[in-house]
Order: sequence, then C-alpha cells, then structure tokens
Amino acid sequence: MPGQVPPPGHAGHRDAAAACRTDMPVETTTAAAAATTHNASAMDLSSPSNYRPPSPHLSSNFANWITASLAAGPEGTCMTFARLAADVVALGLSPEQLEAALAAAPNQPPLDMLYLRWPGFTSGPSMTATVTTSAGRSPDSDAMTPGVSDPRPGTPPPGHDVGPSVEDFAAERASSPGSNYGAGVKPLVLLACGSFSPITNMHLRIFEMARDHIRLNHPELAAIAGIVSPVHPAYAKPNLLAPAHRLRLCRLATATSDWLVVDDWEMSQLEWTPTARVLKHVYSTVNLNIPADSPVDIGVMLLCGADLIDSFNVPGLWADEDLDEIISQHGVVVIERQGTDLKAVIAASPILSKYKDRFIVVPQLLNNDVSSTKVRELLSKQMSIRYLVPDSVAEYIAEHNLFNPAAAAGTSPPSSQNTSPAPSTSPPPAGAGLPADPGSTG
Ligand SMILES: Nc1ncnc2c1ncn2[C@@H]1O[C@H](COP(=O)(O)OP(=O)(O)OP(=O)(O)O)[C@@H](O)[C@H]1O
Ligand SMILES: NC(=O)c1ccc[n+]([C@@H]2O[C@H](COP(=O)(O)O)[C@@H](O)[C@H]2O)c1
Repeated sequence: MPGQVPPPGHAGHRDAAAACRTDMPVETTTAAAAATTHNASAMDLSSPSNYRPPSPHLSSNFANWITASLAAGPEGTCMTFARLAADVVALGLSPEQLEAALAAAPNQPPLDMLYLRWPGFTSGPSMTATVTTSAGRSPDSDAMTPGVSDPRPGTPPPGHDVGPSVEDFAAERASSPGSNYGAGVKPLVLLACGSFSPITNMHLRIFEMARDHIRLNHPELAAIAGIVSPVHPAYAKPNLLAPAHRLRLCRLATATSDWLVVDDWEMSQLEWTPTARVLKHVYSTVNLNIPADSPVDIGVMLLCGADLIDSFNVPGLWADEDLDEIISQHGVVVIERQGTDLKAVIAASPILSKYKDRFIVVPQLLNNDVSSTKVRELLSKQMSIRYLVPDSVAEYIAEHNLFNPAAAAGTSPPSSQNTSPAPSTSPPPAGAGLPADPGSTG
C-alpha cells in the first residue's frame, strides 16, 4: 500500500525509512523527457511487472543525486542502487553515462551493492536488469538490459552469485513431470517474509514442516516451491544486518534445497512493502510463466511462525484490509511456536476467527525454538553457532565478522552492519510480542 508507514520491528526499533529518504536534488528535466533522449524504447515497461517509474531526480543531475544518496550512508547507498537499477532500465543510460555519474560520487559505492540483482525492475521474463561488473560474474548478465559495467576494476565479493528467477523457478516446478499434483490439486507456493538476520536452520525447517504437513493432511494442495523474502532495511528491526549480507546468507542457506528459492524483490524496493503487497507480487510473479494450458493457477500462502500471527492483533501494526487480503485471499500456514497459544490468538480476534478455516496450523513435533535472536546472542559471546545454521552461513558470518560487537564499534566495513541511527516517526506498537518503543531515536 503506497505511503503506508513501515511498521517498526521488535523492541528498540526505529524508522530508518527516514534515513533512506535522502533529500536528493530534484530535476527540472523530467524522466520522461530524458527517456526520449536515451534508448528507453528498447524496454517493454508496460508488461506486468513491479517496475517503478524512474525517480524524478534523475537526468542531467544524475551525478548529484548519486552523490547525495551515497552521503546518506549504507541505507542511502542501498536506496541509491535500487533507484539506480530502475533508472538505468528506464532511461537506457549508456555505460559511459553511468560510469561518469559514479565517478563523480565522492564515496566509492560498496561493491556488494553493485552485485545485487533487482528483480523489481524486471520488465518481463526476458528483461532482467542486472547491475553487474565487467568481470561478468553474474550468471544472468546476458539478460542484462542495457549492458551496465562496473566502472571500477575489483574483486567481486567472495562467492557472490545471483539466485534463480522466482518466476522461472515456480513455472519449472509447476510443469516438471515430477510434480506431485494432479487434477483437482492446487499447486502452492509458500512465502516466508521476515528479517532473516541471519537465516537459521529453523527458517529452513518451517518450510519442510509445512510441506510435510500439507502432503499428509491436505491432499487438495501440493507445496511445489518455498520462497524466502528478506525484509527491506527500512523495516528497521534492531540488529538487521545490511541487505546484501542477509540476501547472500539466504542464498547460501537455500542453495542445497531443490524447492526453496530467495526472492529479493521485497528487499530491493525503494521502501518497506506491506506483506499483503509482497504476497500479491509473488502471486503475479509465479503465475507469469505457468504453461498456458495449466488448469489452475498457483496459489501463494503466507508461511510464518505463530509469533507473527500474534502480531496481527497488535493495534496499528497491520491494516485490517491487508489482514483480510492475506488471510481470505491467500491463506496462512502457521508453525506453532513456543510462547504463543495460537488457538487463543485466533479466537481473540474477530478477523482471524472469521477466517479461521484459512489457517493451516502445523504442530511442532519436536520443539525447536532456534531464532535469529539466539544465534546473534551466541555470536555476540563469540560462541559457536554450528548446527544452528547451515555451515555455509556460519562460514560466511565468520569470514565477514558479522554480529561482532567489537567490529561494529569501529572496524567493520561501511556496508556490513545497519548502524546508522534514525529518528522514529512510525507509530509505536503496543501489545504482546511487540513492545512499544515510544520516541526512539535509534
Ligand atoms: N523457531 C521457530 N519456530 C517457528 N517459526 C519460526 C521460528 N523461527 C523463525 N520462525 C518464523 O520464521 C519467519 C521469519 O523469521 P524472522 O527472521 O522474522 O524471525 P526470528 O527468527 O524470530 O527473528 P528474530 O529472532 O530476529 O526476531 C517468521 O514468520 C517467524 O515466525
Ligand atoms: N503491516 C504489515 O504488512 C506488517 C506488519 C508487521 C510485520 N510485517 C512483516 O512481517 C515480517 C516480520 O518479521 P519479524 O518477525 O522479523 O519482525 C516482516 O517481513 C515484516 O515486513 C508486515
């Protein structure tokens, strides 16, 4: 819902959205005019994508805009590249123009941001805009429109890659001969939205638990794919790792799965996106490439832990119309979680009880309350997190010295932690699970 204020995260949250909205210079030349100057016609911007129109800040003053955004720090930088990718696509900027603009920026943009793939700017299945490097490490650089090269030589972040496209992934799974659904069975994608700071084995487990539960109890449904959607940095939960790291960790964690995929659309938007909107986006994305003769659409259900359902009852945190849409149109698969009496939570809410049949409740057969918080706690005490997260995740965290208070205090690289304070302008939540944080300044 455009303009909706990002909800704060849990205790101690702040409105980093304010930090992302830098006061960038406004242009007199409109983006539309600039688009006619450049080769914008090469792109089909009318296709059903989640493409955002180019910012009004861009054209001849492009360099100033980048300069202002970079000066805003890591969050501003993130926004810079989200907008940058959009503008590159929309205006058909030449690599030379982009290089000139970047060269004029006082700070060198962090390389990891250049490697992020921004599917939000995809303007069709074959129109994936990818900001990549001249080293060509991006597997889908062939699909890049237009060609954008990294102006600076350098070593890409270790092991960086981009994930499979969500639309292709879902379509492939929906049409593969091994799909375990037939007539009368609705294929389903499970979408987990969350911080994933960092992703843990339990985040992966909730997908497996949900799929088993559906297979054993809901023959009318077939979970064909699971999507991990890490939240935008403007969500501003404390200890929210920089987006490039969270994304990379999610990709590493899901790399060994044949049915899980990471969607960076939510993270790559210009601002925080309400979950109902993310569901809508994923629904249209996964149904984009399904075979024309497919008898049914692919459903998308929200997958979450019981604590998230608890937060549905926090006044002001979720818009009623969003809850209505999430529950009645999509449905929710909830994993029971220690500390939340799910039945009581549903009974206490008129809207939740109205649609109680739209919840699939998955019991935890063995209690496992591993959470990102607990992983961060162990890391802060320099204790092992092995077997709580995939080995690849533990290795990446160690390699980049993440969640290390000593590093955060001064020695970490500029983009490795979300540390910049921002004033809180969002309404403080009240109620169970989400302690109020009135007047927080971060
Ligand atoms: N142990 C768990 N049992 C059930 N659901 C879980 C568990 N851990 C995470 N989830 C669910 O995974 C989703 C994404 O998790 P998210 O990263 O937002 O939460 P988290 O791990 O609880 O993080 P934090 O500890 O930082 O609050 C949420 O719906 C959350 O409820
Ligand atoms: N109004 C909304 O759509 C709304 C409110 C609160 C949280 N959320 C989402 O729920 C998830 C919650 O994550 P955490 O459990 O880490 O706080 C995030 O993806 C966040 O965007 C959405």
